[in-house]
Amino acid sequence: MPIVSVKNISLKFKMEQNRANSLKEFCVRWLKRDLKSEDFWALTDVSFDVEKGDVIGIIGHNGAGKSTLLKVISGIMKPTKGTIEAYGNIVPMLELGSGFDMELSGRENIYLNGAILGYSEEFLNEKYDEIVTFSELGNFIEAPLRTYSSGMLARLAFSVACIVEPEILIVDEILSVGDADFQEKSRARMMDLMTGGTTVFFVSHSLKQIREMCNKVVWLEHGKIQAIGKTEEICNMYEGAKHE
Ligand SMILES: Nc1ncnc2c1ncn2[C@@H]1O[C@H](COP(=O)(O)OP(=O)(O)OP(=O)(O)O)[C@@H](O)[C@H]1O
Repeated sequence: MPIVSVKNISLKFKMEQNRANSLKEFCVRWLKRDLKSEDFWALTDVSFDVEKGDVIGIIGHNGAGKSTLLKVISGIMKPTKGTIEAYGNIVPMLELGSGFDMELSGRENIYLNGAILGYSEEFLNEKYDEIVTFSELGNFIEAPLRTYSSGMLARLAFSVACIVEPEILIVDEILSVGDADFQEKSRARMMDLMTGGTTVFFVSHSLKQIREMCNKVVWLEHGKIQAIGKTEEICNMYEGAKHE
């Protein structure tokens, strides 16, 4: 049985054409029926199944719908049509720091973020030292997050998400954040999780990373599946198409 089943997913955004600049203007225009919007389909009829332990790379050009697809799978966005069936706890690492409070310290955010991910205080107490060590934040763990660089935030987010061994991990370009050493460590940790059976969805513009880490690839273009299959085959097709 697939661990994740994406069934005929379509997602529509409403694009406002003549945006109101104030609430008053909005109300006046609404009364005059002068608010125009156009439908934009970011995803159209996307379907595929994922088996436990698969590492799925999602590729495609800018605006193809990759991040939108990850948000739909994570449950952050609701599809306009279609359904997602997922059997396992999903840890999304999408918008970095989205589960963080910038006024709280790193330590407090580990507990906050851990709780959002569904982990008990007891479990987080047990894992706390491991998370801090992995993040390499040292004494900064007691400083408020607003004093962190984006690389430090990424390290904290990655450390919380990965130490807890999720069943389904959703990652958007995270390996491009942080310095080279931390990127290498993150890659190694993801490899560990994958060999331990974690199912991963991974968006990257780096075909090198996709080739190294993924066993299957979904190639999206204009919100539709262009091709899906084994990593090498799809990456070769994608590279070939680029040079046509
Ligand atoms: N909130 C939104 N409202 C309207 N349109 C949106 C919204 N979010 C995304 N889009 C549009 O949906 C399309 C898909 O966006 P998405 O971010 O999923 O693409 P992507 O493949 O991840 O792109 P990139 O490689 O540039 O990150 C784009 O055309 C984008 O402009």
